[in-house]
Amino acid sequence: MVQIFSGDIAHVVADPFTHGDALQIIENGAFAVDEQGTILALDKRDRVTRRYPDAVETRFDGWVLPGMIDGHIHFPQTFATAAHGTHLLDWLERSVFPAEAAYADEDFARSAAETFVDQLLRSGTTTALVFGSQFPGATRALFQVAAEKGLRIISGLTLMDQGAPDALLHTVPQAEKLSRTLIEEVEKEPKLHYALTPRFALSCTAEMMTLCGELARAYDGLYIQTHINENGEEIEATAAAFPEAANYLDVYDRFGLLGSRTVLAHNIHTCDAQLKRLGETGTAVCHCPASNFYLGSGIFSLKRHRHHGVPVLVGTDIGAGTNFGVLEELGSVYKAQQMQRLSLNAAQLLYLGTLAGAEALQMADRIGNFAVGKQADFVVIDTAEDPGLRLRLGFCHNPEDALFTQLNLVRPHHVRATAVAGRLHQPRGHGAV
Ligand SMILES: O=c1[nH]c(=O)c2nc[nH]c2[nH]1
Ligand SMILES: [Zn+2]
Repeated sequence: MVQIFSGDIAHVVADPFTHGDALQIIENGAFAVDEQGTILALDKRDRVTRRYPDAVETRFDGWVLPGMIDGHIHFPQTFATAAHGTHLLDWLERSVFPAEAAYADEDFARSAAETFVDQLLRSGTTTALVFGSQFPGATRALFQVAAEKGLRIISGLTLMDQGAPDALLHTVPQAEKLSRTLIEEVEKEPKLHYALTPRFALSCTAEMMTLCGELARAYDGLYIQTHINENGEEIEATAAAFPEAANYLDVYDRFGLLGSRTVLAHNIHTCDAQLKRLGETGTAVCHCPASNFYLGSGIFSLKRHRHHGVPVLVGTDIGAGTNFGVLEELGSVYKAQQMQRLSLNAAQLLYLGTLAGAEALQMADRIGNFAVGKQADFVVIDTAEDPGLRLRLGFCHNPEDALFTQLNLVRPHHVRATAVAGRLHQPRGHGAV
């Protein structure tokens, strides 16, 4: 059975930082989707309905955008948002490690996974690169719930062998055994992928990072995720722990952890040598502005990363971040760049939340926009029940203006539906028109 989804469609078809015409808006548009969730056609609604007269149509009174792609979020911090701590290291010790220890309980972890996946879908996210729990049962529960509810995730066991309470640590042989088991389980599910997840240099010995490099070489298609250059004290402590490394990035480079399937969160306090190496190796960086503001970490320079050809995507970084959705995070992306005199437009904001994420995660052949042949992952924004925002949008001069305003003001309660591969999640029980 072919399905048709219709509404006011917006997506980017190229990189808008280099292509002025990358934004495509189709008012009263539609796309047709086959049973596998693959897009068959994208056009004005009347043309698509004429071409597929027997299709079942779901019509939305609102904007239909590609599903958001979250490049950095922590599952075991689902219930640790807005917890107090002065800066990164103090916050980790006082608020985060105790919250993460609770995931030893498998019943708790399963219900946390339900909450986590629901929160993402409810916020318009359809793909996420997720720090899993240190506990294999909890990380397995996350993969299972994501598969059941249809969310695309890349995740893996958070690996630490020092610098945290014992309950959160693995020995290197344990880490190897548990990682291999999970990698082999995940390989069987098409929407699930595995990411080796050494937490950051300070929580991993050289032996743990060596293991990550070896596993990355042993299996095809694995991702690697970790943190870098977030906070001054963290950077100083890392330099002291790895005196042989030229800089923070070089710590990871020495263990073979850089490349086009690696995503490093933050990279705020960086230098040209590190940016150059990121560009050379195709390593992506995830910008998480709400987290950076919350922890007082600093302001990320999109301009400098782009100048060095570093792929950049956007993440919520729950629990340091304060919202579950990339859609809402885009307002913080805008403000963080405004502080540095880079004024992003609607196309650039939308790109950062969608196609840029797909490109950085090597998934642009499948997701990121509504090109024919890709998967129908989308989010529907409907402001009908927000009279204030509706009125504001009435003062926009054209659809691009309205999109820009919405990308700055949208909140999860405006998300009417989310779909992954054409499978709809309607979080607030709305029926489509
Ligand atoms: O924002 C962050 N959240 C974390 O949990 C973390 N761990 C190391 N570095 C980190 N940064
Ligand atoms: Zn993080």
